[in-house]
Amino acid sequence: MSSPRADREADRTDEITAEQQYVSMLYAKLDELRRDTTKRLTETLRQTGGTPQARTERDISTTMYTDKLTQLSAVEHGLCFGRLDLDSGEVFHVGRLGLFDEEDEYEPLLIDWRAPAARPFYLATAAARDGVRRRRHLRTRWREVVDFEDEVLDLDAAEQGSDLGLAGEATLLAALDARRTGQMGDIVATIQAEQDQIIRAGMNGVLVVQGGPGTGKTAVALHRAAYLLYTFREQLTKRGVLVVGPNSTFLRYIGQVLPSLGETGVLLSTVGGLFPGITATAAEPARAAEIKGWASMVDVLTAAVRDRQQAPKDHIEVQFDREPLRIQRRDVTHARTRARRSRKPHNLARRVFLQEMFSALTTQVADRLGRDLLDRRDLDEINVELRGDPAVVEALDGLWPELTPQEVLDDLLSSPERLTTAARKHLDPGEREELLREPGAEWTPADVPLLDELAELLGVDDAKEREERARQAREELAYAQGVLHIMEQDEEIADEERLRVSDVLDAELLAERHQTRSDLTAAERAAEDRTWTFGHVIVDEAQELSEMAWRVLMRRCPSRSMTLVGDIAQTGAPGGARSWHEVLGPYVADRWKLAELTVNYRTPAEIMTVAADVLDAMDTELEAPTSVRSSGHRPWLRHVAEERLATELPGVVADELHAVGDGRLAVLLPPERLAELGGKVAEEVPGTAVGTRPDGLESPAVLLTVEQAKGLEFDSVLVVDPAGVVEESERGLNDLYVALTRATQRLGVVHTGEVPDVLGALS
Ligand SMILES: Nc1ncnc2c1ncn2[C@@H]1O[C@H](COP(=O)(O)OP(=O)(O)OP(=O)(O)O)[C@@H](O)[C@H]1O
Repeated sequence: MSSPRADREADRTDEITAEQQYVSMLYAKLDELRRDTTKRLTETLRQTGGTPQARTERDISTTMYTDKLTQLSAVEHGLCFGRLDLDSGEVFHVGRLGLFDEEDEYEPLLIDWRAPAARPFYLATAAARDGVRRRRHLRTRWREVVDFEDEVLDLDAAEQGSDLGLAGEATLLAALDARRTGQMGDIVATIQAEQDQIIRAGMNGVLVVQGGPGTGKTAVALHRAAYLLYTFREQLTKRGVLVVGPNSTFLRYIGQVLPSLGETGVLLSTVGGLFPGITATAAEPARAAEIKGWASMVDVLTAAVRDRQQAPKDHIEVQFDREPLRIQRRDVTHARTRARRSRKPHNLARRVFLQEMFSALTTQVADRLGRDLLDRRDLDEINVELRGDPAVVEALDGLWPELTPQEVLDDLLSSPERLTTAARKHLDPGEREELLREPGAEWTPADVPLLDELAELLGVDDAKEREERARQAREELAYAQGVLHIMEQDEEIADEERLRVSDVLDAELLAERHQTRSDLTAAERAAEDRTWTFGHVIVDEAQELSEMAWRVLMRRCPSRSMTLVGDIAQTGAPGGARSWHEVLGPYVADRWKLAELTVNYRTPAEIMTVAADVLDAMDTELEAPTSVRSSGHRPWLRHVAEERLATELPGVVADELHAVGDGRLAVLLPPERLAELGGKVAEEVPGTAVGTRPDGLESPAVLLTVEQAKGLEFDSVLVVDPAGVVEESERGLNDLYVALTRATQRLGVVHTGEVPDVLGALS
């Protein structure tokens, strides 16, 4: 007779076998779709020549099949991760994309995690079952089902459930305990209810997601992008989604999440990357960057542009028609006033200025020739001659030149006189001094919002090009309507339900694609166009942005369809946010929604206890999030005498690296310590990278400043010189809080002097 335990084991094995059969069937379906799409793509690519219309059709098909193929490749890992058994007897499998049975009236075989039908997988609880009897989490390795976890949603379970109301607790904890790879992964299989509410919130308006460290803000932000693209595909494919992160290391860290969800139409950028044609990566003193972020820089830049609209002290004399011609101060100030009153940007108002000036100069020439003898046509001729006269044009150009943002900013920051004139009322002499630099200096990230602001103040006189573009656009649209019509009549494509042309394209989009390069996504086009406005903007680590940076983002999103995620308690930038009200007030008053995340999925309870003391010491109402698990590793503290730090640190790092096994270690130091000790540690401890080298995060150990580690996580973290971190800036406590909360398993603190009071729990 078999034992009850053996029976349970046998049942479990049977269940796994049954799930395996289903999952294998799904993979077979996926393979079939891939083969089919590859075949169509190859056929399309093989065709050459033909009429322009045939080429357009091919371009569209190529883009469509390539996108499809990218999506089908992305879902290979963990294709199906869940199953719902409903009271009605129905059973659904949930996964990374939707699969249907064409031979059985398109019965769903797999529900896309973003589809409404999948929602109970994330939301149903024993207390609010939403028709769900059982939720099953499948664990797969490659294509093999290795285990499952069942949650039977009945009232008994409601009473036993954990305080945090976690769904699929064992699966979640297994995911959280996994070794980190240096690249963020997706969380589709284990999204929790409070996160799901945010991911699926409506797209309109500004949603702020405030949450402590490790609460999944970044994960939620990225899954929200994928959800919005799925749900509002048509709208967002045209305008694109922008995800803004604090620096390029962070963008590399999160870079794989959206592709793994099959989404490629998202532009990931820092604010510094949003000015096409400019690479703004040079370093500068923190104080200079801070000042550049102040809202008062708008007035400084406005004054700098006005300063380029000159009037002569008395007059300028030029030769015209072999006679002297006087450009009089009186005429210039009059023309300048008219031009400024036009309220147009500088380069567009220039037309008004020139018109006024040429008309004044025409009068002067006419007076000289005897005005009574001249008629309208003569006057027009004089005007035209003046406009074509190089000496006159050059003199007027000097008074109201056509300018680029780069010229104005470079001139402003490298000229004490210009800076004093523009900033006298807004910055004190010490602050102005901070901004001064060599002419032609490389651009820094904090320059970008200034360049963007200047681009607005200056404008581009592109009336002729715009007219031409509008004409072309009209033609392209008419043409595209024709192409679509013909394509829809093409039986082969119209029959292909999954890829019916009109499902994914409309004439406007088609025309846009045809006008530009047909293989560019909206995100790619947006990256090349400063004036592009996005369908939705997501900002991560939003607390770090300066006032000037917010102006750039608001310009990129006039619809204010935005998701801002961050943590006021982690603000490190001196010009960063102290409250969300302060940040958003100027743009949407109090018309924004707040959502909060309260559970910490990263930092184990042992470490969070230490970090919570630091949070308490800050002047904030915010509460530390609750850790979802313990790691069993007690954080440790070690004293090393200042003079021995350089010799002993490599040994401490090597020991910790050994302890963390095949995991990742981060050593976080104040910036000057990094410069002083980084090289030595890297030399003595193999596998150690310093700073934000592109492959740094994938090395077994990496030495970083706290600022560089913002938003990242590691299996183990070593904080060196916590007192130095605290003293570094007025937001030093925030920085220490960030540093302590980067670890998923282990934390060590190495101090040289006194231990800061806030770390009392460690000693
Ligand atoms: N529902 C979940 N299932 C599995 N892992 C999760 C879940 N939510 C968050 N995580 C994991 O927790 C870690 C922290 O998430 P994330 O980096 O998004 O937090 P954060 O709030 O942005 O943190 P910080 O503010 O400290 O940068 C990540 O490894 C993430 O994958």
